[in-house]
Amino acid sequence: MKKYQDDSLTLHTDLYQINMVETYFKDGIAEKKAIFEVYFRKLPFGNGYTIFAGLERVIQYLKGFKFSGSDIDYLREEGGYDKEFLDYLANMRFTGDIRAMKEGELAFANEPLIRIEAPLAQAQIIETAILNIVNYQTLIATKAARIKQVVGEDVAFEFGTRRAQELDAAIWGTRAAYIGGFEGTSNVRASKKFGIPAVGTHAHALVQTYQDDYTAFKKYAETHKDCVFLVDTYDTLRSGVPNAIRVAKEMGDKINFVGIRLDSGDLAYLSKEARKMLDKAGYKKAKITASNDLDEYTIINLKAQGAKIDTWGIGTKLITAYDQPALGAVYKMVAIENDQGEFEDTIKISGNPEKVSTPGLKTPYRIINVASGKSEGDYIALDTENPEQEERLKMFHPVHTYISKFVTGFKAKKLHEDIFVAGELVYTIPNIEEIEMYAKENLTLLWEEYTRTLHPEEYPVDLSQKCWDKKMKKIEEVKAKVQEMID
Ligand SMILES: Nc1ncnc2c1ncn2[C@@H]1O[C@H](COP(=O)(O)OP(=O)(O)OP(=O)(O)O)[C@@H](O)[C@H]1O
Ligand SMILES: O=P(O)(O)OC[C@H]1O[C@H](OP(=O)(O)OP(=O)(O)O)[C@H](O)[C@@H]1O
Ligand SMILES: O=C(O)c1cccnc1
Repeated sequence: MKKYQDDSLTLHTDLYQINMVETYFKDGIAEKKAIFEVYFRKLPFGNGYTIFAGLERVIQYLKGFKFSGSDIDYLREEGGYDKEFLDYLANMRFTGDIRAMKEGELAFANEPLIRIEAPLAQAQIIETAILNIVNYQTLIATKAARIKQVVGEDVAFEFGTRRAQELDAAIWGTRAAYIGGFEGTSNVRASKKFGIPAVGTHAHALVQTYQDDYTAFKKYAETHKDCVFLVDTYDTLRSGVPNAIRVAKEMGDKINFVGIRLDSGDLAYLSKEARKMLDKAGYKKAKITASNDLDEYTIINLKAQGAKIDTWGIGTKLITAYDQPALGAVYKMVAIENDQGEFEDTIKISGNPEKVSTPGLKTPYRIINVASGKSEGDYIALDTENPEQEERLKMFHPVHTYISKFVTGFKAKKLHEDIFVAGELVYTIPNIEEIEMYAKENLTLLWEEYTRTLHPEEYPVDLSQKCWDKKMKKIEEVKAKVQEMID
């Protein structure tokens, strides 16, 4: 096959999308409006919430949405699509409406993170990239928030680039980690691109180059103000820590002796011993950084052992979402324009009640109890309803409907913002610090029962009565139609 220039993201889609679009185009319905929603069905890592991330890149992708000349050449020469269809694709731009949660929003299972209203053809082609972006960034932001929860007031740094699934994952993963609460990254390009603090110590190679701890630390100290010495290359307690202290003493005010890093061995024992040595030498403020395959479980355990670690460097297990490498967000059609130009609900039925999609035009709200400042749950209402104006809401589990409560004295916070209207970007993208702050503030809305890392309570995501009734009606309609076809 001939080689083509890789000059656009528009073919970053699955072939079946293009083939479906070809069908719609030939049938004259490609410009019919359709509404799709992005949502996931199961929270990752057994966590009680996710942190939504990825919107900024979705926006960039949609702004640049256009098949390039080489995309069209490829489709003609390798795909065999005809001229009429290729001309249609070549002229395609994103002209739809997008509503979405803000990045840093808490998101739960079975609620729309993003709602896409666009000509069927466009809506179909963009599915793959949107899911690709949102699934990964939301997953990593959530993993980071889980780890940060355990790290607490200590500092967490992202060190994962070398182990990430290739370049893009490292870059966007570290951005997601920052949104999830990490304080810095070792990836310099990510720092430059996103304005995240770049942080770092030094590697074993420095010590191996000079072949002894003392010389290596001294040479480093002569060339850098801020110094964190990696003390475990030969013998942590007999050589590494004593030589770090020796160099700190010799250099005095010429350096800022930030502390030491431990990267192997028993991190609890070594950190406690190193702490005693640093304190005894008068370096009570020197910090101990630890790294080596850390995750939330090891960190909880190290803390339980009384480890004296102040800064946590976390790589592999964060950036690869080691224990659950994918979030299963899906993209499902909830309505399509009929011949009269009105939206008609669509549904996907499943034997598993959790997998039945919820039809219709709807918006998620967070119901916040004004007295406690805590969230009562999320509430998905039809666009024709406005829970912001209700005095009393009935909230009930959408599958186990007997689980219900009445809520008064609440504020209903709309969870969707307008992002694109008729293809125009109408949203001001916040900066990364604002997004991180927003995530942090959002977490304060949850009772601890939902944020604990082990077996959290299930946070309610309920449908309004009208939304639920509509869903049941649609299920009955579809079942009757299927029965009719069988009979
Ligand atoms: N006190 C501890 N309690 C629980 N887990 C620990 C403790 N100390 C270290 N770990 C974790 O144990 C795992 C393996 O540590 P191990 O001591 O085998 O590494 P190492 O062989 O010393 O390091 P490396 O292979 O990188 O040289 C790592 O994930 C590390 O974070
Ligand atoms: O352990 P992670 O959470 O992925 O954190 C990043 C790791 O990267 C560096 O190790 P390096 O690549 O030098 O290898 P090593 O420590 O495994 O020998 C660093 O010393 C950490 O151990
Ligand atoms: O700066 C560090 O200590 C660092 C950077 C990347 C990976 N591991 C450690």
